[in-house]
Order: sequence, then C-alpha cells, then structure tokens
Amino acid sequence: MAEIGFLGMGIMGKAMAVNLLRHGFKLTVWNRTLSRCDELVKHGASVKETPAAVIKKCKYTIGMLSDPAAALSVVFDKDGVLEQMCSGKGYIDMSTVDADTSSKICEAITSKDGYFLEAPVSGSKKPAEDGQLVILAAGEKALYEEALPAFDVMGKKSFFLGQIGNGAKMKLVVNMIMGSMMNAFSEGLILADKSGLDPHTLLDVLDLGGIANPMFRMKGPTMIQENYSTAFPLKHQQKDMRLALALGDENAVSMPVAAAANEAFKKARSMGLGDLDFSAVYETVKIAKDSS
Ligand SMILES: NC(=O)C1=CN([C@@H]2O[C@H](COP(=O)(O)OP(=O)(O)OC[C@H]3O[C@@H](n4cnc5c(N)ncnc54)[C@H](OP(=O)(O)O)[C@@H]3O)[C@@H](O)[C@H]2O)C=CC1
Ligand SMILES: O=CCCC(=O)O
Repeated sequence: MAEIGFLGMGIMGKAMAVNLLRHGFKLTVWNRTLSRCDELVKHGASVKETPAAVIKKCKYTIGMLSDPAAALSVVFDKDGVLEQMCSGKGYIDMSTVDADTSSKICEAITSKDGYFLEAPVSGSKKPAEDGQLVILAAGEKALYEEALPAFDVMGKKSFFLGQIGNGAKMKLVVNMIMGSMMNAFSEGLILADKSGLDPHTLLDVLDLGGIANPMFRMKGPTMIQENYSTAFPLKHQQKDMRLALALGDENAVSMPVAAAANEAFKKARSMGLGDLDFSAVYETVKIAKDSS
C-alpha cells in the first residue's frame, strides 16, 4: 500500500490519522508544532520536518488545517507543498475553507502538473476517531478514486460534487445551518430555564419530536452542565459563519438568521471562548439572561 502524507495534527487531523493507521495505512505526518506528531509516531507514523518533505515522499498527501490562511501558508510558504509538487503526485485539502482559497490552491498545484482535490468533512472529533465522517469532495476525479480506500476508512459516506469549490460551498452551507441551530438551541435552553421549566425535560421532549437530532442529543446535557470540552472549536465555527455569509453576499442571498448567529459567535470569541467547543455560544445567551 502506498504511503499517504498527512499535514495538520490538530483535533481532526490527529483523529483521522490515528484511524487510518489503525486500519493499516502507512502515514508520514507533519504538524507546524512538530511535537504534536509524537503521539502519531507511537501509532506507527513517520514524521517529516516540512510539508515539502512529506510531499516528496508520498504519492498523495492530505491537509487538515485550521482556516484559509493556514491552508494557503502550508501550500505556498517556504518548504511548503508546492516546492515538491510534480506530475503523478496529489494533494487533498480536507480543511474547511472558502471556494476562492480552494481555487487558488488548485491552480498552483495543477500548474506544477499535480492533482488536487478538496474534501472537507462533516462530523466532528468522535466521528473522525470512529471513521464516521461525511466527505464532501470536489475537483480531480482520478485523485478522488485513488483516495477512496482512505475515504472509506475515514468516513461513512463520500460525495463527489464535481468542480472545485462545490465541496467547500457544501461544507459552508451545512455549517451555516449548524451554527444557526446551535444559537436557537441555546436560546431555547435558557427560555425553558427562565420560564420555570426543567431544561432536561426540554431535551427529552425535543428528542421525541420532528426536530430531534444528534447535535441536540449530544451537546444538550453538557451545555446544561456548562461543560464545553472542545470537539469543534468555537473560533472555527465563527470562521465558517463568516465564510458562509460571504458566500451569501456573492449570491445575493439574505441570511438574517445566520448573521445573528455569527454575531453571537463573535461575541463569544470576544469573551475569550474561542478555543472552547462551539456550544459555548450558550454562554452569550446566559449572560443576557443573568443580567436581566
Ligand atoms: N473540530 C471539528 O469538529 C471539525 C473541524 N473541521 C475543520 O477542520 C479543520 C481543522 O480543524 P481542527 O482539527 O478542529 O482544528 P485545530 O485548531 O485543532 O487544528 C488546526 C491545525 O491547523 C494547524 N495550523 C494552524 N495555523 C497554521 C499555520 N499558519 N500554518 C500551519 N499549520 C497551521 C495547527 O497546527 P499547530 O498544532 O501548530 O497549531 C493544527 O494542526 C478546520 O478547517 C475546521 O474548521 C471540520 C469538521 C469538524
Ligand atoms: O465543521 C465541523 C462540523 C462539526 C460537526 O459536523 O459536528
């Protein structure tokens, strides 16, 4: 089995890489903070000191980075992906970015005769550990087919969505909906509490009805306990709201609900909650309640 490169050992990258190693894939990994690769070595991965060195060694390489700036930096900066990109090699960016960022990376990779695929994912830390992500790929179909054995291990379902940008856009639409739902959910929990209802009973009622969903089921009990142990960092959810709103601007789509949700995530960031789980946006609603 050919060795796969993996750049970015954050919450998601690490979970996805460990899962691949557990399933017998050979991986060479890199992370900006190199010490974060140590745990991967224990699982059998090799480590290189630069993205370029990973690209040189591997037929194709996956990137899982925080945001557009990080995704671009890993490709274009010194010792980056582009330096060793050449014919026969592929790069798959699984980070959540906007379509413009993905197009810039695609153009640069293809100008070196390499293959590029964007493949952001739906699903968080636990689905990444368990190989239950939903993969939203677009771009070079041949690379998609080459990567399918790895996608089948990382995800429960892979979509090929056509031209570059479609994966990024689909991911942003999904996360725009999720961020808006999280805000409505937070308001509901507070409204129940403030009006004398037991929020736990609200969770039971919600779970039996037409708007039951895994997010309410998973996050509800921990939010009531004010436990925001990070699966999906709030700062990344706010980035996704910002990028989704920009997509709305481009397409003249009015999104007042998403705009309000974005404000709440910004407020949460200003309160120093950016590294906590995105469910910590609940704290912004609680503050409004506590001060009344
Ligand atoms: N967590 C989740 O539930 C999900 C996250 N996503 C998306 O996946 C991506 C990764 O998320 P997640 O793992 O949670 O994020 P983390 O914040 O845990 O990890 C971010 C990664 O990006 C690296 N990084 C940040 N800035 C730079 C830079 N300038 N140059 C090089 N590397 C950089 C970090 O390196 P270092 O360790 O050195 O800081 C780290 O490896 C994001 O785009 C996110 O939106 C998608 C689905 C679910
Ligand atoms: O981008 C993060 C998505 C988190 C999730 O789908 O639960």
